[in-house]
Amino acid sequence: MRSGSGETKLVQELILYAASAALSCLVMFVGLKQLDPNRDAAKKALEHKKEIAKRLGRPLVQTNSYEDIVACDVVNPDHIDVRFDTIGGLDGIKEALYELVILPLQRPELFSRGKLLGPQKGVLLYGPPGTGKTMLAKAIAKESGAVFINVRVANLMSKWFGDAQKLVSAVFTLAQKLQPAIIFIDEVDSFLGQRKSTDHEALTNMKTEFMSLWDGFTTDHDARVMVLAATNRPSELDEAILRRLPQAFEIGMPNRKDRAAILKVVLKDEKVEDGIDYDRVAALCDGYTGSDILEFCKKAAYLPIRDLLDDEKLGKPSPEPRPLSQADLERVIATTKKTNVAANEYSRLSSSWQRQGEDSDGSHVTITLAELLSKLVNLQPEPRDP
Ligand SMILES: Nc1ncnc2c1ncn2[C@@H]1O[C@H](COP(=O)(O)OP(=O)(O)OP(=O)(O)O)[C@@H](O)[C@H]1O
Repeated sequence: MRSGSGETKLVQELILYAASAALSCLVMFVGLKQLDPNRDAAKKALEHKKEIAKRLGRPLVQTNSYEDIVACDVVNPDHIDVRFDTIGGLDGIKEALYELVILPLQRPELFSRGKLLGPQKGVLLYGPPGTGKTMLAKAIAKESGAVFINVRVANLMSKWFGDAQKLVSAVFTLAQKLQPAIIFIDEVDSFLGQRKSTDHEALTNMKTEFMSLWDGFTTDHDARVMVLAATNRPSELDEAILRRLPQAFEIGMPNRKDRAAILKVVLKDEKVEDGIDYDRVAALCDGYTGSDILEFCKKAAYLPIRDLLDDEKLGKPSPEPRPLSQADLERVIATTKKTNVAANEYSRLSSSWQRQGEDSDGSHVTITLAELLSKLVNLQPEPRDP
């Protein structure tokens, strides 16, 4: 009996010791954590990583600190709201881009046999400002499910000057980790244009690094990473760049049919009166880009509001603004100036290309690298107007 109660006491004491040891460990652990000078930084870094993983839509990808900086310019395709059908016109180009770019990213198995077929590693979109090049690039990423790495060279250069080369390398390593991926370079001429004696050494080093990493991908048949470049000044790109962009698409000024299609897309979710004659409106806005069309539609959409406010002042309040009318659109076009000064400049610079490659209705042209190079070589300065 006595020995039984002794054993119970011993067990109780052991449990007590074990519990107090566990409690001391816990207190020490919590105390040390509180004392850790890097605790806040580590917590912030962890939160930042979580945020990046969410943005990238690839939770299992491990990234280094340079890739984390590049990750701020990455757009997850699920967060892109542009699709091919939200772009008006450009039908031939959308079709060609589907076959050449989207399909190989979406269904690599179809292109994995032999060496003739493979994903495109470089595509150039060129044309006047506001014609939808950036929209197309985003839609390609959306339709192919590829992450969109929007390389903003000015950003990288100004903020991370010393580490610019490492950041360029991080663009490619991140793209490889996240593939399928599209590395988008808007205004590619300002980054990879012809070398000037005034170029800063850091920019030259970045270019060299970019080209050599790009070449690495070009020879890797399995990499589902492509460089998509856009420019308003194709004549400023040098041959070395054009050679790496084997497919070039001119996104030209929209013709009448395309302008009508853009109008329909822009006004799709608006309250408009029945029977709008889109073709007539399109005819009235000859020489407008997609961006100009968007702008005058925004102005026109304000007119029903203005009428409602005027009616209120006259003591005739309406429950809601009237639908946007054909007359609103025509009125705004009559009073709006086209903003496409840059587009005119573009067309002056590249007129000799267009004359050679233009299709029957003066719309978009798709040309091969060889044609583009020969056009560049043949490009003569335009005679000045007297
Ligand atoms: N074909 C189009 N269909 C519908 N909207 C368009 C079209 N083209 C242009 N837009 C409108 O104009 C805006 C500007 O177009 P976007 O930025 O794609 O032009 P861009 O060619 O990339 O111009 P930039 O060369 O100046 O960068 C778009 O956000 C879109 O609202």
